[in-house]
Amino acid sequence: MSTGNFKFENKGHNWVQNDVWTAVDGYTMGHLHPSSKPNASALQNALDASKAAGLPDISASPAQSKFMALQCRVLGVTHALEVGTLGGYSAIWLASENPQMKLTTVEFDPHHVEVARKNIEYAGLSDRIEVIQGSGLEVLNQLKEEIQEGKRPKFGFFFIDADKPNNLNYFNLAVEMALPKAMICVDNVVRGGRLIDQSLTDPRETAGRILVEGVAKDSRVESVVMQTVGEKSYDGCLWAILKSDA
Ligand SMILES: C[S@@+](CC[C@H](N)C(=O)[O-])C[C@H]1O[C@@H](n2cnc3c(N)ncnc32)[C@H](O)[C@@H]1O
Repeated sequence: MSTGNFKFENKGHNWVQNDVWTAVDGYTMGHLHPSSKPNASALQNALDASKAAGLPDISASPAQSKFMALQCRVLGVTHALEVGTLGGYSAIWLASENPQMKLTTVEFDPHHVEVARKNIEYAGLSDRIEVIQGSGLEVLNQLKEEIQEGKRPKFGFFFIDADKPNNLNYFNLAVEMALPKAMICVDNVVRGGRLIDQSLTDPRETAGRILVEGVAKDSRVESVVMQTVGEKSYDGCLWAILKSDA
């Protein structure tokens, strides 16, 4: 299916932002996840320590992270996998909201790994969050082998948030390591609407269409893209669940 005759007017603008979106996130999270929550100081520490260590400000928003953590809770996930750790912010959300769950998270950059491990230790989650340093594709292939050899259990939730051009490769590997009814979330698919700008050829921009069109052909999953606005701008994730007979 084509994107029709839509004329993309935002070409050249890489960042769409609106103060109201940020203020609404601040208001809602201020009420629904106030600083009195048990994990609030560990989450704030992860943001502060990551900034102090020079990491880029590209972690998932608090609202998106909590939403994913609640999905894990509803699904009763016992093992989750994240690709793209950064300073461990989303990892700390997922694990701290889910005491029943172990999380494996994969990060390429050794400095990010070092910062993440410290943040995870500060959060008291080192026993439930395993940070593996390495390239996402190599590590996921290794994990797949370990699952096939019976050395690891399959995963019930995936958060794919690393190098965008590999999103479909990560998605396909995730499906092969997933339990029936597992959920897969792929971040940054909408990218301010640039998803449907056919004139963009940068692999980071075409990755979203390759993902959506690839997943559309995959009969093992049911999926949807939810557009979002908030403190992290206008974007959206692809959400998929494994069919129980996949
Ligand atoms: C958007 S950040 C992850 C944010 C994190 N999930 C959060 O919300 O707190 C993306 C991370 O993926 C890492 N990354 C990029 N390419 C990678 C690759 N090929 N394999 C593993 N990690 C990679 C980057 O170094 C960066 O730390």
